[in-house]
Amino acid sequence: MIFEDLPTTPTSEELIDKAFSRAARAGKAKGGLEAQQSMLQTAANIISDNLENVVTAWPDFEYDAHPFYYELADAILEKPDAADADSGVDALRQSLSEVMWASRKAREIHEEYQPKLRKTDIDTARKHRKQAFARLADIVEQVEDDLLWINEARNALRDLPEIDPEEPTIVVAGYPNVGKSSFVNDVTNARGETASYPFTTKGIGLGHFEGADLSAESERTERSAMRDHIRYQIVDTPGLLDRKPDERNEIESQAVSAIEHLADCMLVVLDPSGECGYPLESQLELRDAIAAQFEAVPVFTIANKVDRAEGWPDDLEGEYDRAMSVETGENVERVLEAAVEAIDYEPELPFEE
Ligand SMILES: Nc1nc2c(ncn2[C@@H]2O[C@H](COP(=O)(O)OP(=O)(O)OP(=O)(O)O)[C@@H](O)[C@H]2O)c(=O)[nH]1
Repeated sequence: MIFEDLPTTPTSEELIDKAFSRAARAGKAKGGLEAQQSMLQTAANIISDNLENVVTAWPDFEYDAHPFYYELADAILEKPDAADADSGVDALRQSLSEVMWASRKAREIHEEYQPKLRKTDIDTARKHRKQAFARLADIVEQVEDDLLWINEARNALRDLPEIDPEEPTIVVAGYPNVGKSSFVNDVTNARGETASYPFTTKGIGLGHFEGADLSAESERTERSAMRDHIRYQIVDTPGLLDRKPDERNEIESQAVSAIEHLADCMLVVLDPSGECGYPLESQLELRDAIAAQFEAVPVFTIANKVDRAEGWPDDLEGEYDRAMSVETGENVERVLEAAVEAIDYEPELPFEE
């Protein structure tokens, strides 16, 4: 994950302390004007290099971040006390460019004062060096808030779920208690991976399976054989895709747009028995809203709990693509196969001569 290895960002205080204490040590090793010169050089270099490293540690959002992570970052990054326009990836970029400015400024101060520490008496040199230190400290203090917020952004992004946006992905949606997590656990051997999303209290369910885990021996085709070694990702999104769009807050809506970049196939799970506590009508409305939003990918409507089919309403007719029961296992594989078939993920085969 691209944000995993971001280093901690120093605070302005830590940076000033580090620069000046190293400078003092460098000064002690020498005498006279040379000591003053060495102190200035050490302090300016440490400040300039450390600030530059803060900036270069970040990936380029435009070129290196998958749109899924870009949007997710944009949703998550909330600058404290900032207006809406001042949050998200743009605000982070703004802070990074302030820090880059401070790094350059530190070098300029070095260049400006260096000549003043030559060919002069020691008292004047010391006075200039102190002046330069005051200005260096001032520059670092000017980006104090930027450094703090960059570090917060780093902490928030580092903990993002281990989702690989390049992997073919099936996203599962539907009201609470319709059987989404039972389904995900069932098809991924109940390994029960979960990953935490910063904007919902519920962990998102995440699982993997391989093409080879599907089709029974008797039904194998050339096409299914090609999928054998493909790893698929299946994602359950409680707290996001389990309610109607107008019930989502702004951050949640943005997270859903991020998921649009992730999904290769969408399964909307219904519980027509109504045991989940939501009337079928509402469930179908949610399905329609999701189908509208995810229009770029195949969306299947899956009626779960077919073992409770005697309690299914008549108006379900024609509203779903497949029926299954996670409880009894009926049709579960078929649903998964349909999803995989719809993704029709063609691996890049090695070039054959
Ligand atoms: N009868 C029957 N019950 C099922 C079936 N699938 C799931 N259930 C039950 O339905 C309940 C809800 O299932 P979950 O998998 O937790 O539902 P969910 O949609 O993930 O719910 P949230 O995590 O709240 O979003 C559980 O008690 C399951 O045992 C099924 O096919 N038939």
